[in-house]
Amino acid sequence: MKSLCIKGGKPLCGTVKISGAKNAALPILASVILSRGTSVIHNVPRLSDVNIIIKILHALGVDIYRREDEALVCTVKNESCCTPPCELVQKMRASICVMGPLLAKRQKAKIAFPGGCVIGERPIDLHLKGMQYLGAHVETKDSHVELTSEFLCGAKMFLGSEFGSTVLGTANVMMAASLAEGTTVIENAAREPEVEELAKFLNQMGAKISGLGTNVLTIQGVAELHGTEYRIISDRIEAGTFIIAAAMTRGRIELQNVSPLHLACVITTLKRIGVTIVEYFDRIVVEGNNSYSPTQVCTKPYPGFPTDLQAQLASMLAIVLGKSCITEKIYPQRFAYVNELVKMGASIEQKGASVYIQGGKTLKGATVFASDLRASAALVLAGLVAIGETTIKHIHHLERGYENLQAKLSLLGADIMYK
Ligand SMILES: CC(=O)N[C@H]1[C@@H](OP(=O)(O)OP(=O)(O)OC[C@H]2O[C@@H](n3ccc(=O)[nH]c3=O)[C@H](O)[C@@H]2O)O[C@H](CO)[C@@H](O)[C@@H]1O
Ligand SMILES: C=C(OP(=O)(O)O)C(=O)O
Repeated sequence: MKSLCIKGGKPLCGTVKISGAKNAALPILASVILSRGTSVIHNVPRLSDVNIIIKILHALGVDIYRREDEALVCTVKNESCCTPPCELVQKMRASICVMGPLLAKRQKAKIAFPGGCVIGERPIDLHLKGMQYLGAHVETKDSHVELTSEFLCGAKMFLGSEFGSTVLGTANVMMAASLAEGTTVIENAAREPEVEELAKFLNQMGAKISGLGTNVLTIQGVAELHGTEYRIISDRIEAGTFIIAAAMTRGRIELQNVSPLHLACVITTLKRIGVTIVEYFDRIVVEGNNSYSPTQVCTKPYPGFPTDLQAQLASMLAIVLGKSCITEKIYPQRFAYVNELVKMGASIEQKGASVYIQGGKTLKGATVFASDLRASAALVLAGLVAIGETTIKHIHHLERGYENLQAKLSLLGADIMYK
């Protein structure tokens, strides 16, 4: 198994191009099942999660290849299979996104419970509730769920739990409702830019979705969707990770191919801590310094502070003098990185859904274990500023969501190598 070895202490300087958004690319690729004809999708990052969805789609009769210009070309060739391979579905959460399209287009979906990052409870009850509202018959078995429906019928529904809206649940219902008969209204829909992006893609394929970017989506069902050409937005979580990296290493980075608008809350939070950030149309310039202030942050659904940057922010606050606190409102147990940062000298205590950080400690290189995607990123950030050498084991998690992270960081001056 590969490890990453980092010798800390180098300020990151230079420019970095942010890749396409994983969490937009995965549902968009799944939605191709709904269409006839060929779709060409640009800016799809090379990630292990993308490879998994491609394999799932192949198994479901979709022909997909990467063109010379890196675009993915996707055509549905065979519509007979309604059962994505269980061993692939169990590898990542976003595999559940084929459920809605299979049900709507092929009248049946038999799908294992999805796997993915171990960051706490991740049920799919809201996805199933949404499909039931549309008229699907749902049978839950020990390891999988079977959904059938002769035809889906538009309905009004409220999709939410005590943690707020559901991103992939909204995506799944929106995809199914696009081919349902009549009008569907999703109240409390997720407003994440990746959901808006999926809605734009579906509309370009001929769907009739309105309310994009708001928490009420109205979907007027259509009889058929056609192929289209589309460019995926950049990854706001990758961008946020690089912003924090520049801030922590007291470097200066220009991020290219970003949407500052999607990072508004992250930028406000980091400016409050004391980081200098200048925003342009599709670029961000970050400059770190030596005088940061501690802060209190609560993760929330978009446009709030994203849970997918919670671990990385904790890593930064560990070196900011003073007491900080982060409360996790989406996944109250998403703190597997804490013990590893403590091994590196951080003073962080978890109590319930919050971590209390006594910042300003000098981090020291250690051998640490990555437990999930964003925990891995938090450890990389800590390694970049630690004294001495940090070895991060189980680094395969990183490849799920960061395209060429080691190469990008090396180009910015980090001493980081695979071992
Ligand atoms: C591939 C992808 O896009 N993943 C993102 C997506 O995951 P995902 O879409 O799985 O996350 P959700 O928005 O659905 O989850 C939000 C909360 O709702 C709960 N819930 C969700 C569904 C359900 O049926 N029942 C239920 O109770 C979850 O346990 C969680 O506490 O949004 C998360 C929240 O922004 C991000 O951390 C993930 O990176
Ligand atoms: C939790 C994440 O991904 P997933 O939902 O695919 O597990 C993430 O991107 O941080």
